[in-house]
Amino acid sequence: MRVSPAERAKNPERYERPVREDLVLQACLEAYGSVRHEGRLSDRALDFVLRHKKNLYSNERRAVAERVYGLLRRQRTVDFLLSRAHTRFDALDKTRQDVLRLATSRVLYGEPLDVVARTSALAPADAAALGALPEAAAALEALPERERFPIAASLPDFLADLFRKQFGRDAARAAEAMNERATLTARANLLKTDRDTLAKRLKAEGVDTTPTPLSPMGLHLESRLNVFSLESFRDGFLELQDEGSQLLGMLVDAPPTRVVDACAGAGGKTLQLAAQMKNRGDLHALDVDERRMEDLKKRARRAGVHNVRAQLIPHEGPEADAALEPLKGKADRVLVDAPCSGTGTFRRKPDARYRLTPEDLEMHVGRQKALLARFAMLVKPGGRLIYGTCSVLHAENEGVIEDFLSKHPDFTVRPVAELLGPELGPKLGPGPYLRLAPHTHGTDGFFGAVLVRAK
Ligand SMILES: C[S@@+](CC[C@H](N)C(=O)[O-])C[C@H]1O[C@@H](n2cnc3c(N)ncnc32)[C@H](O)[C@@H]1O
Repeated sequence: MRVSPAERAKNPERYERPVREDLVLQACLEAYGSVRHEGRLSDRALDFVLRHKKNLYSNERRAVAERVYGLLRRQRTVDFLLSRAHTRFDALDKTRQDVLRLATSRVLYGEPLDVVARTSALAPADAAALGALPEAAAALEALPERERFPIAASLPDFLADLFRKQFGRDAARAAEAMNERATLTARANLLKTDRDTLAKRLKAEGVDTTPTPLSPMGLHLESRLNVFSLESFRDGFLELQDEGSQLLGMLVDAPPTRVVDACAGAGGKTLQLAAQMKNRGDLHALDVDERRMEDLKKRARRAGVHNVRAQLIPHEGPEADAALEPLKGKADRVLVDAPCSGTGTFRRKPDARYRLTPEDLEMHVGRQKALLARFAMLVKPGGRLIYGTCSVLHAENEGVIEDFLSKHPDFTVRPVAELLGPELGPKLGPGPYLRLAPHTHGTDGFFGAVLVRAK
């Protein structure tokens, strides 16, 4: 008999099978190995491995994802500890190293040492290293702060430096919160429902939710869940969208006239803007990425959105200018949700930090400045330009806005608290911009600025 997701959710213990550790370990090694040694993106590596392991049960799939993500979050810490706890760690072959890394990470996340040792297929010499972890941890604690912080936070040195400069005494807390598991958050599609009705609908499907504290249309979902199989999802009543992203979308406050979502991607914010516009007016969704634009169209259909015009545009040059010409000076709102370092989403993409270099960051900042200047031309007099990133770094956020304002005296900053109203505004912290981070708001890291063009 097939058990419905609702029934399973009501009685999880009854339907949870014991994890077959050998199969889980094998899948973890394949997925982690392809991220660490072959440079694949973690979500793609996991998708790929799990797609080919049809014999794994859902709790085993979850264990694979949790363990691989967990290790990626703590990779630098784990490597340091093992270099101290195992006399020959560096000389071991890759697979043996990865088996040890996975076991160490499980211990760091609080699994009992004897259980991990028993279920990790470790060679005896390697099992002894697990016992030496407390001493290795003490050695880490004893390092001078400058050396300790990047290792304990599992950040590349240059990012650790930026975090220290930017967050000061909160740097460790900021990094620690980025190493937590992210919440699973939905946005109610206000074209089809409201938050309370959606919560009831989900409850009937066996899913517990809690309202997000900041966004009025968000719900945190219990996280052990395949959202895509839910009827509420398939029928377009909800979209997965972090609460921070919802707040950035709210800054647009899109009227049902002409709005441009200039870096629309797969449409996370486009769909939210369409709902703000009540499906009326013209919402131009632009992007350079054809695959994402195709996703956007599919999602728009599911969400019942029909005021969107998706347009693939060239990256730059005269052809890009020509594509934008018809919209020049015509838009009431232009959202530039710019490509960025993604430092705000490390909770979800824990491997991204190890790829990021100072040169990448510089490249992002250059591109952000160029995109903001280009799309600013579409704003009509009196209209608004909204700039956002999912970065927590000053250079990509305030730095880009300051540069823009110094070159565009016809734009002024509109404080976000003013736009979000007296109840929500004060909860967002001081300053004229939206600045969210896991350690301050429990959301992904987001930045948002609203600039008004003079009439
Ligand atoms: C942060 S993502 C957008 C996320 C999206 N707004 C959402 O809410 O899901 C940035 C997007 O900018 C796009 N992009 C990069 N260069 C661009 C350009 N020159 N013009 C327009 N879009 C560009 C990328 O393809 C990517 O989809």
